[in-house]
Amino acid sequence: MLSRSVARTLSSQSRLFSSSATRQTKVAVLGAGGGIGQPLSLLLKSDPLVTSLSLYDIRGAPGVAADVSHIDTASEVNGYAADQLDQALDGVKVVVIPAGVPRKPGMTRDDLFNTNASIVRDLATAVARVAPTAHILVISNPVNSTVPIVASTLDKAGVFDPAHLFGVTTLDVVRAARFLAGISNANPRDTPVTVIGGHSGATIVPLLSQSSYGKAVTGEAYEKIVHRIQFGGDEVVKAKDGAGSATLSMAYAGAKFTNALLRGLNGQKGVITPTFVKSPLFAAQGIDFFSSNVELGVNGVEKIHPIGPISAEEQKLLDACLPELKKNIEKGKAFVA
Ligand SMILES: NC(=O)C1=CN([C@@H]2O[C@H](COP(=O)(O)OP(=O)(O)OC[C@H]3O[C@@H](n4cnc5c(N)ncnc54)[C@H](O)[C@@H]3O)[C@@H](O)[C@H]2O)C=CC1
Ligand SMILES: O=C([O-])CC(=O)C(=O)O
Repeated sequence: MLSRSVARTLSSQSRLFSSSATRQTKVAVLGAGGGIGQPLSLLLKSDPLVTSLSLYDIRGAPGVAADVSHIDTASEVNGYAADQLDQALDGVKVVVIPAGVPRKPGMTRDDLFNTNASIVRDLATAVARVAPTAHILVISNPVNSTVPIVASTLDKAGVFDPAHLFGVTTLDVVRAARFLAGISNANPRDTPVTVIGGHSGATIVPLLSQSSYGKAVTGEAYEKIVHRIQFGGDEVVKAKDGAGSATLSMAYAGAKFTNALLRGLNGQKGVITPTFVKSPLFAAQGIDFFSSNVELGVNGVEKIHPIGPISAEEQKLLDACLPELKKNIEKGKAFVA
């Protein structure tokens, strides 16, 4: 039996650990049973910054949780069934949302709006109620509309904090680096590209001129790589031939962004990556969500960086992006209003 003084020491130690914000990061995945949700849960289980993983879906999450929970990393994993959303959200600091239907060939992301808008709204309503200070990472498409839907839903509930809401556009950044490396015979580690705007076709604006490798790409090669970055999602939808859209590369991108946010929340300085947030950059033109480089910190969004110098071609891309993005954002807001 433990002596009283040893028991007291152990209990004060456990209080010490549980009060440490950097050690206790509970992350929930809503849509954990899906094509993105499953590999994303796997990757988050491997992230040492995640101490507890809460997996929710209307189907299949307890099975995914049982499976992933056998992996020999320190975090604990729990799975929740359809009627256990509130339990799944209890005490979470970060909520990642890949719930919703994916595209089939011939569809645009906006064609998903009718189904996914209400899924995302209902999940955001639950987050507002159970975990109102959580950071929310939206993967569900159309991101240009689902992020404003989440914002308006939280706003209606009186808990919207713009520093805590992120549309995950990391897959565009991942693709841009990979495609640029491919045509430059370089390692993607050396070919990062800032991608701004939104997350669909013409609203995706890669700033190749800001990259030393990127500015060397001109003429037809430039047109081709821009098109490939903007329509990389279509490439996967076509290749999967009716079986859905990007899941594995998206899980990688989702885990990468979640890790960046957790590093920022834990106090690491200089964590900067593009993400779709409530932004002042084009607010004067009625576009109040925009993706640009954002510094992530202890409060979430720490600083929204300006887009910086861009080429004449990029200005044209931006001019094409803005009206479409504005429509997508307004559609999301109108859905909640
Ligand atoms: N932001 C981005 O870059 C990307 C976004 N996406 C989007 O991610 C979403 C998910 O894609 P996949 O995983 O391939 O689809 P999927 O159909 O394989 O999985 C979606 C999961 O969401 C679940 N779900 C549906 N309603 C739910 C609810 N109310 N609560 C909790 N879970 C719910 C389903 O049961 C399913 O397990 C799609 O909207 C897709 O367009 C996909 C790739 C990239
Ligand atoms: O293309 C889709 O529908 C899924 C997606 O957002 C992407 O792969 O970028």
